[in-house]
Amino acid sequence: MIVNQHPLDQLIMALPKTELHLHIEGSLEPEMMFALAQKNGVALPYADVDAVRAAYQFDSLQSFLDLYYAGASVLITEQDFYDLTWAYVLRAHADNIVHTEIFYDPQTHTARGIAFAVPLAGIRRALADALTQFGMTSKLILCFLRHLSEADGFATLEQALPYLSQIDGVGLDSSELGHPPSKFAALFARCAELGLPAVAHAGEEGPAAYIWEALDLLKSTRIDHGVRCTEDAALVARLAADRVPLTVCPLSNLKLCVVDDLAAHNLRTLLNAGLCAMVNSDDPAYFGGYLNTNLLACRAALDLNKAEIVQLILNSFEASWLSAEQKAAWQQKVLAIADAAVG
Ligand SMILES: Nc1ncnc2[nH]cnc12
Ligand SMILES: [Zn+2]
Repeated sequence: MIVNQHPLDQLIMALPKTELHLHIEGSLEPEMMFALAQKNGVALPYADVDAVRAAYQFDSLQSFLDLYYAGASVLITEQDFYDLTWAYVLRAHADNIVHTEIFYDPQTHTARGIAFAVPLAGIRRALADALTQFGMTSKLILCFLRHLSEADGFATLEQALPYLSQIDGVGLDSSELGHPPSKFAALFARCAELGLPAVAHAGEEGPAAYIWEALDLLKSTRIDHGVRCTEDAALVARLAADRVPLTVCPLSNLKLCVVDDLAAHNLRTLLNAGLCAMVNSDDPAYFGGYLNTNLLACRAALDLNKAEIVQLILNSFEASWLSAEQKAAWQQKVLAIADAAVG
C-alpha cells in the first residue's frame, strides 16, 4: 500500500504519455546485463547485480558513458536487442506510455563487429509487437556518436541506406563537451537530403552556443536536454517563438551532476518562459527511474501543480512525430482525464 500519496501522483500515473528521449541501450537493467553476459560469454567487471548498481555513481556525463558503453557490450544477437526493447516496452506500458520515440546507437554495436542490421531488426520487431499487443506507437531515431568523427558518421549512414524505411530520424549523442554540433554539419545536411528529420543532444553539459548550432547548422527539430538554454535570453526567446521542444530528463540531470538538487532544476523556469519542455527518462536503468518516476520526483521536488503537469504532458504530444490528428486525439484525452481528476 502506498501511504501519503499526493493526489496529483495518481493523475501522473493515469495520464496517457509519450516519451521522446530514451536511449534503448540505457534501459539495460543489471539483471539482463548479467544474464546476457553469461549467455554470450562476455566478461563483466562486476561480481553481481548489486555491484553493478553500486557502480552507478557518476560525477559527469563521461563517467556515465564509460559504463554505458561497457554495459552495451553484452548485446550480441537480434534476440538480445528484441529482449532489451521488449523489457522497455513492458515498463513503458506500465507507465501508461502510449507513444515512444527511442534512440539507438548503431556505432556502439558495429564497432564490436555486430552487423548493422542486427540491432535494427531486434528493436523493430519488439516495437512491432508493442503496436499489436498494446497499441503502442513508436518511432526509431538513429543516433550518431559525437565523440567519433564525422567520417565515421558518414560510414554509418552508408550502412543505413538499405534500411531507411525503418529509420524515422537521426540524432546526435555521447560526449558533448569538445564535440560541437558544427562537427557534424555536413552529415546532417546529407540526412536532410535523404528526408530524415534531425534531433540533437545540446546544452546538457555543453554551452548554449551548442544549442544555437544544433538549430542553425543541424536543423534540429527538437533539442535533447537543452537545460543550459537559460544562460542565453536570446536563445530562450528563439526557442519559445518557434516552440522548439526541449526533451528534458530531470533524474538524468541529477545523476550526472548537471544539477545538484532536483529542487534546483529549471524545469518550471522553462515552462514559464513558454518553452515546449517535457519530461523524459534518458537512460532509466542507470539513472534510477522510468518516466513516471521522473514525473513523480519532479512533482515532489518542484511542487508542480496540476496545470504544470498537464502542460508537460500536452507538450510531449505536441513535440512528438505523431500526425496532427493523433496528437489532437491524445491531447483531448489528457485534458478529459485531467478535468475529471481532483487536485
Ligand atoms: N544523457 C546522454 N547524453 C549524451 N549521450 C547519451 N547517450 C546516452 N545517454 C546520453
Ligand atoms: Zn540522452
